[in-house]
Amino acid sequence: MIIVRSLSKTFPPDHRVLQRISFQADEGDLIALLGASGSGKTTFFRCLMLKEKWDEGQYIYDGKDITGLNAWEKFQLRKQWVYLEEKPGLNEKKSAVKNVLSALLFKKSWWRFLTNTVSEDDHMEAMDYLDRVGLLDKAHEPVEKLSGGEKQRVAICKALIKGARVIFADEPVSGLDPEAASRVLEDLRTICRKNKILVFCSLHQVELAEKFATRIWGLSGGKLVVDIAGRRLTQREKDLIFK
Ligand SMILES: Nc1ncnc2c1ncn2[C@@H]1O[C@H](COP(=O)(O)OP(=O)(O)OP(=O)(O)O)[C@@H](O)[C@H]1O
Repeated sequence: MIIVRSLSKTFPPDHRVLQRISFQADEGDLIALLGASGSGKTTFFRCLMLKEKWDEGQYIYDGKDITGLNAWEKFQLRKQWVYLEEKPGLNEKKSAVKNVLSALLFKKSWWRFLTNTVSEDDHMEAMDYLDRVGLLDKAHEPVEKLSGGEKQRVAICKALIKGARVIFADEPVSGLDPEAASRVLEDLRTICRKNKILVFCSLHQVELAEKFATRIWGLSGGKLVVDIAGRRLTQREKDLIFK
């Protein structure tokens, strides 16, 4: 699904954050990206979302070379990509289901857009996604009343209804207790498999990566120093990433 060859990124004047990174990633993968603070995880995601200019490298997406797209083509492509942050950008006053449906704003027909109404099908789809992440009973609660983990799961539903094909989850479970963090990652893993979505997820907790990821990458010194199938990391691998 994604093939990257020799991605490098430098911030002026000469801070080289990513150095000739190459990889292939496929739909259905949940890739946990581990790295010390400042190792370049967010920059890496921003480069893959074409929000940062690359110094060099080739980017193949769905078999098509997208290295040199113009602004309009990038805009079109980004509709398939969703960025999930530590603090999900939800409207706290609106209900969970309304937040999920807000992802359809630009997909609605013009008259639904003007009258701010949703079709029965869209409503059912939003409820279905909330059901999948165990939030059906909270669908009509204002988001401000939900816990951090529940908010993150609403954000996942938003990504799904938008039709995301790639999710970049940037430390989505920072600040959550272990149980809530596990639930969010479990949901990400399930949707990744069922909906054939590719999920990149940066994490600080090695144990969560070991438990939920199908692949674990370690970023250090601007390079992917570890690329393994999801399993327990050896001490040597941990040292390589966090040295
Ligand atoms: N726009 C920018 N201009 C200059 N330097 C930047 C910019 N964005 C990031 N950097 C630098 O690039 C390096 C990597 O930052 P990045 O935020 O990608 O790391 P990270 O691994 O996500 O960190 P954390 O785990 O703390 O969130 C840091 O040294 C940071 O200061």
